[in-house]
Amino acid sequence: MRLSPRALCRAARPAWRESFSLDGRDVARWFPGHMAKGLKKMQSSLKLVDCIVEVHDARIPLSGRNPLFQETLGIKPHLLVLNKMDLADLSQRQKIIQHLEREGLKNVIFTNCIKDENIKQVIPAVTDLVGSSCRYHRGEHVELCLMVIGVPNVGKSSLINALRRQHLRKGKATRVGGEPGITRAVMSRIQVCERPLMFLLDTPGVLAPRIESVETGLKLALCGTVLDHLVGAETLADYLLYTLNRQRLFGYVQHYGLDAACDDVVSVLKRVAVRLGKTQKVKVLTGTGDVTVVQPDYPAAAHDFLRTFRRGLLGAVMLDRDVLQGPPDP
Ligand SMILES: Nc1nc2c(ncn2[C@@H]2O[C@H](COP(=O)(O)OP(=O)(O)OP(=O)(O)O)[C@@H](O)[C@H]2O)c(=O)[nH]1
Repeated sequence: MRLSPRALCRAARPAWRESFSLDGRDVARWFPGHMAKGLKKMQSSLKLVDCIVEVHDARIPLSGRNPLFQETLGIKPHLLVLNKMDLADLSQRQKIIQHLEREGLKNVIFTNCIKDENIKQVIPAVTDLVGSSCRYHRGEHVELCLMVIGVPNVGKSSLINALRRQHLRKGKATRVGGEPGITRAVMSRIQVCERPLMFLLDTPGVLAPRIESVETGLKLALCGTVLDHLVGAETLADYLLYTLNRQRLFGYVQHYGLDAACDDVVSVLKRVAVRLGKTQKVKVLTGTGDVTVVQPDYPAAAHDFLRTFRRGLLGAVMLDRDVLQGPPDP
């Protein structure tokens, strides 16, 4: 009889970690200082802009947004687009919305830019937000300009392309990539709609210069907003394992054919590497000199674990569950 991952977990009765230790790593260097430049450029383009569309990852709806956006660009009407809804566990959507409302964010749309879900809600929401003020300013030529902002890799360029597909039946105007930092500069205006005539400025992803906490940094990294090597793929894989276990998301057990859920990342990565057939030769210093040994390729296993999670193959996740609910149930 094949046991379900949940049954396997119950049978093994493992003790999940209550917190994640980073042993004093320097998280400040994960967040490159050059991003301040992008923010300055965005500020200088503000006079052209009627509305700010901030894109953020729906898996972290309550953390990791750049507070500088509010400080420097907060004078314009603002729409928050929580993208990658296909990867997020949104069973507590109402609670998320209430939480955001308490922070003053009243205009929120959840989207999936791969399948164009809810994309058609964006332009009417912007038109409502801007209201009649732009008609007053621009006379007969009703023409709106939006600025799309957000931390890296949340889908800003994908949103622009999705809007063009939906409203203009046109293809890609801006490059999309799986790694953070694809959009390097504030671009020229891109048309996204005919009626109303609407243009949009794509911008480079800008992270906060200082993060709220190590945990927020790890959540941002798990969502791919920071290059993996800056955090370390194995550290990140460990945080992923910690998160999945804490949230009782045991899809990885079945996906990698493990015997049971486990909270020890070395054991899990070892099994992943064996399953993938990934080994590496490592030189080990012994009393008689260097000896080459073959061992599981832990970095390759960590990358596969992260990639699989980011593709949604380990299940939808809510990384801000702790913020929403306080400490998880024992
Ligand atoms: N699953 C899923 N993936 C998405 C979605 N939207 C975008 N992506 C993927 O996320 C990655 C980043 O998308 P981009 O549009 O390049 O993100 P960006 O915010 O413009 O990135 P930067 O230029 O680095 O700031 C790409 O691999 C996209 O295919 C979505 O709704 N769901």
